[in-house]
Amino acid sequence: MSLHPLEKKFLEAFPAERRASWPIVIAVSGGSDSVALFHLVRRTHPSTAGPLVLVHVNHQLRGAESEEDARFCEELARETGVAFRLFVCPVKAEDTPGLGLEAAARRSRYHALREAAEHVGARYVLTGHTANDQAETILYRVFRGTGLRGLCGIPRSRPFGPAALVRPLLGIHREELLQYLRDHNWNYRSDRTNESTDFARNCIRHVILPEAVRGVHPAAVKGVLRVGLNAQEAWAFLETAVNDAISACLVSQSPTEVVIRRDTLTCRHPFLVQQMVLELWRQQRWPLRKLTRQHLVQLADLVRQGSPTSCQHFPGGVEIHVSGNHLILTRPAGHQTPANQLDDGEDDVFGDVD
Ligand SMILES: Nc1ncnc2c1ncn2[C@@H]1O[C@H](COP(=O)(O)OP(=O)(O)OP(=O)(O)O)[C@@H](O)[C@H]1O
Repeated sequence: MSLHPLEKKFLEAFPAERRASWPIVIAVSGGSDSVALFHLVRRTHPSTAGPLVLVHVNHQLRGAESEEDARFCEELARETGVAFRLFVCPVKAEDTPGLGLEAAARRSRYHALREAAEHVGARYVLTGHTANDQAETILYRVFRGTGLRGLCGIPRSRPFGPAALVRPLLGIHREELLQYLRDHNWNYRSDRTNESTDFARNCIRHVILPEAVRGVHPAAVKGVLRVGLNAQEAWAFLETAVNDAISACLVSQSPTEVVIRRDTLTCRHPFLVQQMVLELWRQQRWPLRKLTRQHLVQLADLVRQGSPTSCQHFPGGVEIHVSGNHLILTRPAGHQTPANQLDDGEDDVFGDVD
């Protein structure tokens, strides 16, 4: 079988030798990107490698269309001889106060994908995020006032329980995938909500980026992607410094409390101290959404100056106080986020990021 040029390109991003004998979960919505991902994986999959499992999550958000998406995915798996697993995870606005439907659906989807991966013992879970998704995410975060980490965009891969979540299409543009599907006459489902400009993502996708290409620079999408790559390099550098600073100052860390030594930090740059506190916050899985730049400056001042000594209150019920050389960050047990509400998809969130 001769390979399509896009399949050759795909093999560079997700080489056959990496697939080994473990099962691989492919998350398919039925939309063009994940259907193209599915075909790219199966057509480049060595016969000796582990089995593929197509997983679809039905959130029942679009009535009969949702059911048709699920049927389409099941049929796609059946026709190609691939195992299929369906999760029905209804999402309702009233059950997700303050989160938004899209974010709630994403959260439940990641839980389902994780469960699927654990069930079959998969090493990889693949999603169909593309270069366009990357550019849209970065721009969205810019508009929301992101920090360096958020500017890095969607990570190519990250730990996902015992498996890894991998996005092998991040270097491939949506148009290339559509062409690939057209070349083979393969069907996919069109999501009506993707066409509307109701959501921020679609406004960036259908209005802002096309206008930028027309009126600002023909390579605007690539330009945004380059900003993301630059940020990734800068973040990799900063992350090492942050981890070194944490190793030097951490006294103790438990789910409810972090204690750090102040004297190892007083001579560090305030930006590094802010980033270090932010990283500890993340490690604790304390809520980041309401943590503002102002809070970070305040935190870094507390670390450096050690005053005032009275207890300071931070978002998410976190209390901070200084005791001599120690800074103590506490989040009482009543404020802990239940395990089933921890956000597994936060890093590709089209939402608030530091
Ligand atoms: N309902 C779902 N079931 C399984 N996987 C999904 C589902 N929705 C999204 N995904 C996965 O997450 C990726 C990104 O989600 P996104 O919301 O951008 O997808 P989409 O626009 O609905 O569809 P696509 O990316 O397939 O064109 C998808 O490419 C797919 O791998």
